[in-house]
Amino acid sequence: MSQVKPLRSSFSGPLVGTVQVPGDKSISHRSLMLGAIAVGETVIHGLLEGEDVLHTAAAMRLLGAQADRDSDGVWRVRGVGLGALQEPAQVLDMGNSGTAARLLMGLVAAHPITCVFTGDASLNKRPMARVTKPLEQMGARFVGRSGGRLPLTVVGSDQLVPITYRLPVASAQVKSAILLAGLNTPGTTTVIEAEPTRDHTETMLRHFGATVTTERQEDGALAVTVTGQPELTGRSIHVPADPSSAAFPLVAALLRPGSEIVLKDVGMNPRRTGLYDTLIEMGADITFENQRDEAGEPVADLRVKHSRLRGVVVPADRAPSMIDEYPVLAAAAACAEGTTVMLGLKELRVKESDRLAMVADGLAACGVSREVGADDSLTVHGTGEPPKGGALIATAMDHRIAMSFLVLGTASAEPIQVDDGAFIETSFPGFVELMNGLGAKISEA
Ligand SMILES: O=C(O)C1=C[C@@H](OP(=O)(O)O)[C@@H](O)[C@H](O)C1
Ligand SMILES: C=C(OP(=O)(O)O)C(=O)O
Repeated sequence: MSQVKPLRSSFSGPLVGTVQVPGDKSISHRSLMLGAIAVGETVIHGLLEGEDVLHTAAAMRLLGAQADRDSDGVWRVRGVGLGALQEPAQVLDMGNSGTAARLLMGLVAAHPITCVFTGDASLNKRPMARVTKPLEQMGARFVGRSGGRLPLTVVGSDQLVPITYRLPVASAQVKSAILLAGLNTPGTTTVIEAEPTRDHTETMLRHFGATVTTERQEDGALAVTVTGQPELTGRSIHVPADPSSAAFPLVAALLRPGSEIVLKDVGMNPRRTGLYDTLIEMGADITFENQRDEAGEPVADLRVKHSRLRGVVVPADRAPSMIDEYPVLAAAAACAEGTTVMLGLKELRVKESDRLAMVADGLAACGVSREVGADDSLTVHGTGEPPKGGALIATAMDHRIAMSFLVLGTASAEPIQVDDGAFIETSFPGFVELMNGLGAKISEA
């Protein structure tokens, strides 16, 4: 990670214009990983060139694949074939990225190689037992720090046994790690999820030629099954713009009077769109234009106009479809009229930072009344008027905390400063330029 980069965001005029935010982070990681284990070439258009994804690209190279960027920005991955990943000669450094670490641990667990994983100070605090436990049940071995944190060593095997595993937490990363381990395991591996989480792994596995089925259980849970040892063939992939990144200019445009923006080619996977449902319930004027499909993923252009927002209750079962969007929703709630209650936020405590605590502390510093419930809920009391702002926000190596408070700064009476915007590079390179191009006032502090 580069140098510390304090940023300041000031009360802005209307946001106006048409922009495309960078490619979807989840889909970008998966396209590099599946490309690396397919036979032949995978051509990726619109790959997110954020630091998280670049860590995945570097890891896939250390595991034996080729992954290169053409001068025109297209990425080409030459895969080694399923089961043929090589033992890396160096530690796999996953930087700030939980997705990269957890998915790759699943993938290498089913190869007869030993890999050491590490990350930055934020990633090395995050729980990994959620993936090592099911992978151990399959027969992989892990040696690491107590408490299941990185750095840790994966001793993989091509003799894993398939399992049926019920997810104890709603996590697409855990689901994906198990499915990716199941890929090079004979027989069928099944993950049962009580709450639907993002299904990009399933969609992309099918795109590369694997068989993945889903079956509704009697209790309403979904069983996702991958058939092991398929032939995977290199594919062409068009990565949609990331809905989690689109959320930042979208909320800023809703908050500033006179705004009208268009966000091009945004992913509309229904397991990612909980923020739109919530904002529309709050009174947001968002229209979905030019709806279409790209490699199994729905995509649309979003037209967003300034709107007067009202507080709502966001049910806990919506959390998986907007898990990364709560910090910016909290910024919207701080400017809305009335109380917004967000339920079921326990998972926010184990992201790049404890997002529930960081958001609550940051809102209080900006003069916004809020409570954190013992049930891991967040209640935000908006007045319909601009919050006071005028605070320095701690971001704790968390890109989404930084971007969310910069969005709040565009609508606050006094400027909001974030202590470090450098981590924005993990998911949204060009964030400041894109926001300022629309009319925001964000500068180095
Ligand atoms: O699978 C993925 O690409 C992701 C899943 C989510 O994490 P969890 O699976 O931990 O909920 C999300 O927060 C993360 O940004 C990306
Ligand atoms: C939680 C996130 O990512 P990851 O888990 O991949 O670090 C995120 O991008 O908000």
